[in-house]
Amino acid sequence: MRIDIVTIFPEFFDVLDLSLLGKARQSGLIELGVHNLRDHTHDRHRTVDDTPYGGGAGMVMKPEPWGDALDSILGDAPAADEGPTIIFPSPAGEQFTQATARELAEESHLVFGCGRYEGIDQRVVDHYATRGRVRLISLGDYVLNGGEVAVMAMIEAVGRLIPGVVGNPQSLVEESHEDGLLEYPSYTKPNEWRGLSVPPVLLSGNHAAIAAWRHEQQLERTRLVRPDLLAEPVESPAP
Ligand SMILES: CC(C)N1CCN(Cc2ccc(Cn3ccc4ccc(-c5n[nH]c(N)c5C#N)cc43)cc2)CC1
Repeated sequence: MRIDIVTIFPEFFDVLDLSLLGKARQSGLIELGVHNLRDHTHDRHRTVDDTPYGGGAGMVMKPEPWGDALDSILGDAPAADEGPTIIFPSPAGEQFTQATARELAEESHLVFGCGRYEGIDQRVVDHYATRGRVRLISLGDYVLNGGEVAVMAMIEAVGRLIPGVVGNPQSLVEESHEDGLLEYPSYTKPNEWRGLSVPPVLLSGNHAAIAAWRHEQQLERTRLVRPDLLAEPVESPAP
């Protein structure tokens, strides 16, 4: 998979040289390009923002630098069905979930556009929707100052699903949200720690009993913490 990121804070992504994603880049499983939006300005002050039409607080990111930067990545990409998926993190976006991560992990080329200020001129989204699959994606219902933190989280969630990135693929199966439930609690040595011991079933060697206990723990945790994950989807009434 190739991943390109456009941002005014390229150094923010230096951390992607580390850990599993760093190894994935060294092994060629993931190719990463980080592009400084300011390199796509043409004025002395490398201006990327301006005041909003219609008034209002804050500044809006100008379309020209974005056009220059995204064109340099897309080249003469063919029509939408073959181009990359272009993702703009946004408070107004669809919710990023494990299902979103799984979808994006199937793509061969992802382009992330990190906005700042009050966001990016809408025409950037509208224009590139004619040249690639564009998605506005939100990390969650809270306000960040820009898209970089969201892109970091999305890259980590997507990257770990790419075959070969995580050493033991089995560990991807038994984790929260993979089966729609929260994960079961985990324990390791020592058997006794500060008066707390490991649930005896985990020491029993009875794999069926262990699996049943773990599933029950998942259900109990999910009922307590995320009952919404258990709710049956409500069928909308027939028209
Ligand atoms: C009335 C008028 C003054 N209001 C002004 C604030 N508006 C909302 C608003 C708030 C903050 C930002 C800062 N920002 C810039 C680019 C950008 C990308 C993602 C996110 C982001 N926030 N939360 C998430 N889950 C995100 C994701 N993914 C935030 C971003 C941009 C926009 C609402 C309108």
